[in-house]
Amino acid sequence: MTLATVIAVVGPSGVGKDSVMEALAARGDGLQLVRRVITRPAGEDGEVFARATEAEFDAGLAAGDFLLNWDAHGMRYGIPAVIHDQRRQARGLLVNLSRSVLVDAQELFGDFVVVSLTASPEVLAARLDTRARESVEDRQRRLDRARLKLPEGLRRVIEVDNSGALDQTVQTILSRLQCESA
Ligand SMILES: Nc1ncnc2c1ncn2[C@@H]1O[C@H](COP(=O)(O)OP(=O)(O)O)[C@@H](O)[C@H]1O
Ligand SMILES: O=P(O)(O)OC[C@H]1O[C@H](OP(=O)(O)OP(=O)(O)O)[C@H](O)[C@@H]1O
Repeated sequence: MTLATVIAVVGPSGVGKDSVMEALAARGDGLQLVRRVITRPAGEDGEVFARATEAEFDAGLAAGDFLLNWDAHGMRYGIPAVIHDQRRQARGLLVNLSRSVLVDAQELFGDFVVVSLTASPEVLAARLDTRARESVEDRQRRLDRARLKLPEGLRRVIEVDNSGALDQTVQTILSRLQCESA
């Protein structure tokens, strides 16, 4: 049985990860979104995700519900183990991961590619302002984290500048993914 390639979309806050993933999934050619579990406060929305309380997240961890988990921005994030089933149905799974878990993810998924999105600090700041999801302090903390580098040891990385139009980014990713699998 063929398992879907897992496509991790990573990059600094505001670079456009969720926008790019949604645009790729909306094309209807077999790329599906992974729904993360997040202890995000009520009122802060964005991507489609499953909201958990701290206690629910702890219970999920104890029950082995997560393949990967990490902390960032004062929240906890989990990738549900049920994506093993989703991998049997899709051509590719799009997942928004922390740069800190990429090496573990590569080991776990095997068929794994990283799409690393970039944009200048000015573009990031402007995008976070447009999105207007976080408080001023959280916005600054996100911008400070933008310098984080990709870890060593990743086998397949596609770096794409998302400073320009979203459509252009999507086309570039699709053609680079096609080259990868050819
Ligand atoms: N290529 C683009 N051009 C213009 N605006 C964009 C582009 N990509 C994303 N955005 C906007 O930037 C903001 C942050 O995007 P988002 O997808 O939430 O980023 P991330 O998930 O990386 O934090 C949103 O308001 C989104 O609509
Ligand atoms: O370790 P890093 O690579 O810096 O990533 C830290 C976190 O930031 C993003 O979260 P989220 O999507 O909630 O925030 P964002 O939309 O502001 O990027 C990403 O999905 C990680 O969960």
